[in-house]
Amino acid sequence: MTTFAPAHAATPGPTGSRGPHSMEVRNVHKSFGPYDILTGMNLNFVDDAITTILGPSGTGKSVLIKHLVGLLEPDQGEVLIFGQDIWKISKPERYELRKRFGVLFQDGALFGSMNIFDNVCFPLRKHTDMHEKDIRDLVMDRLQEVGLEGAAAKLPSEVSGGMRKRAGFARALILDPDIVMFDEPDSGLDPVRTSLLNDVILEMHERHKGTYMVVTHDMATARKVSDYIGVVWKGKCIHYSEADAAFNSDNAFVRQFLAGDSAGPLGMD
Ligand SMILES: Nc1ncnc2c1ncn2[C@@H]1O[C@H](COP(=O)(O)OP(=O)(O)OP(=O)(O)O)[C@@H](O)[C@H]1O
Repeated sequence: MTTFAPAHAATPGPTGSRGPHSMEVRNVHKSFGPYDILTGMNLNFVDDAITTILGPSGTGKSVLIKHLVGLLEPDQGEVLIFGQDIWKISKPERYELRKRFGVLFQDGALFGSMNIFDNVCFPLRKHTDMHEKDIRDLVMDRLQEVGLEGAAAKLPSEVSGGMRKRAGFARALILDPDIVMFDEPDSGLDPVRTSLLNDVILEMHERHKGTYMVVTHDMATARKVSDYIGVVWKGKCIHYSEADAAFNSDNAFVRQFLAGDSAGPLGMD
């Protein structure tokens, strides 16, 4: 278990001898105007595992995702993807690297004017020269895996929020990414749909493997899907450990946050 330590020094991971970690953040700082958002973030994601990132609102979790996918450049520090500092490689190389990511944004980020099928095959048409028949087979496979084979012809506005998320997930997986990120996959879903989506996350991880990062406020989601848990507070990762160890942590802040207690070191500031 690692508590209050730079994660990159302490979490070798089960495949540590295999090479560089898929995702590593070293001493990253980021400010917007006078506001210091990331304040020396260190995080070393365990490969081929599901890591859930928890932390209070406004503490920099989405900003962290944007750094990991190369949408934001750190003021200081390094973001390493498969050992490469993404800001020390060329733009075309960064573009190539991004294809190894699948990202599920909060609302699924589907194109409203395209049906579910066209949304899911969009990355294939954009980034590959696959034949239409192979595209169709692959997209229908993915849609079936997420339980949407009957909804391929529907527009996003014609399906439920949970179905939109599953469609976003199918699209995030379509290029067979090594890394998949979920920004609050459960937002706006009722507990049953959240639980069903979590089942799909676990099944897809089991089937396709990869390093998954899930950002959520939902402790039921964290308990269900996490192999590892990272806790972020005031722009730093203050805890990273196996999920059981996090839920049994004796650190006052981690305990308070994971238990959702009002009493403890975490206040409203
Ligand atoms: N592009 C930006 N310009 C200015 N401020 C920003 C920008 N992006 C994020 N912020 C600020 O950074 C802080 C952290 O935002 P972020 O969205 O990462 O929080 P979060 O931990 O994901 O919160 P939540 O759990 O509520 O989604 C917020 O105060 C936000 O307003």
